[in-house]
Amino acid sequence: MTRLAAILAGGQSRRFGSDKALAVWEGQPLIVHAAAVLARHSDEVIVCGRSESPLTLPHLPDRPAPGLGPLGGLCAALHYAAKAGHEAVLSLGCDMPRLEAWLLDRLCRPGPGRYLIEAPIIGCWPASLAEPLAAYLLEGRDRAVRRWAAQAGMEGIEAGAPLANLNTPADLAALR
Ligand SMILES: Nc1nc2c(ncn2[C@@H]2O[C@H](COP(=O)(O)OP(=O)(O)OP(=O)(O)O)[C@@H](O)[C@H]2O)c(=O)[nH]1
Repeated sequence: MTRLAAILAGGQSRRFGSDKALAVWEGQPLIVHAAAVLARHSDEVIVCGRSESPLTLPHLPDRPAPGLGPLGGLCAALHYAAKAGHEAVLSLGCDMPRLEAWLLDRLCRPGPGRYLIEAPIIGCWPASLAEPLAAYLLEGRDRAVRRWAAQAGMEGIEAGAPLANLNTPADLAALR
């Protein structure tokens, strides 16, 4: 019973104005912080949605095609997990460097797949969702993570604490 962790690190960073995964906070790019957090909650970490970063980890293109948003990154991670024999995928963006470890622990408890209602790209998903998610995306259905997760029978849980989500340089400055 092993767990894969996936950093969802594609997207456009339009509001940030430059690649936010590489923005520096406390001396390290945000994507490096995400990898450090996830390494403590998983057996293997990968990056989805970009071909390179400062991390020497596997980098996967989104599936079944680029441009489908975070669900494309999650779909790539679920397929990688299913092939590698991981039971579940813990997903995180690179824009929440202050996420508390206890929240990830809650998501990863035994039971159904779970996601954070306030930030649904953060979740722990059964690897068995790989094919159903690919089929869902190929049908051209709604790309909102929350709506897919709800219709896939995942449990939404409330973080119950403010989540510092970095969308703009001002958000990052406020965190410093
Ligand atoms: N793999 C993957 N990750 C994505 C994709 N879109 C967004 N993300 C990641 O999801 C997290 C939240 O992204 P957003 O801030 O909603 O979107 P964004 O495109 O990065 O930024 P905006 O252009 O300002 O909306 C970040 O960690 C992104 O890197 C995508 O298409 N593929």
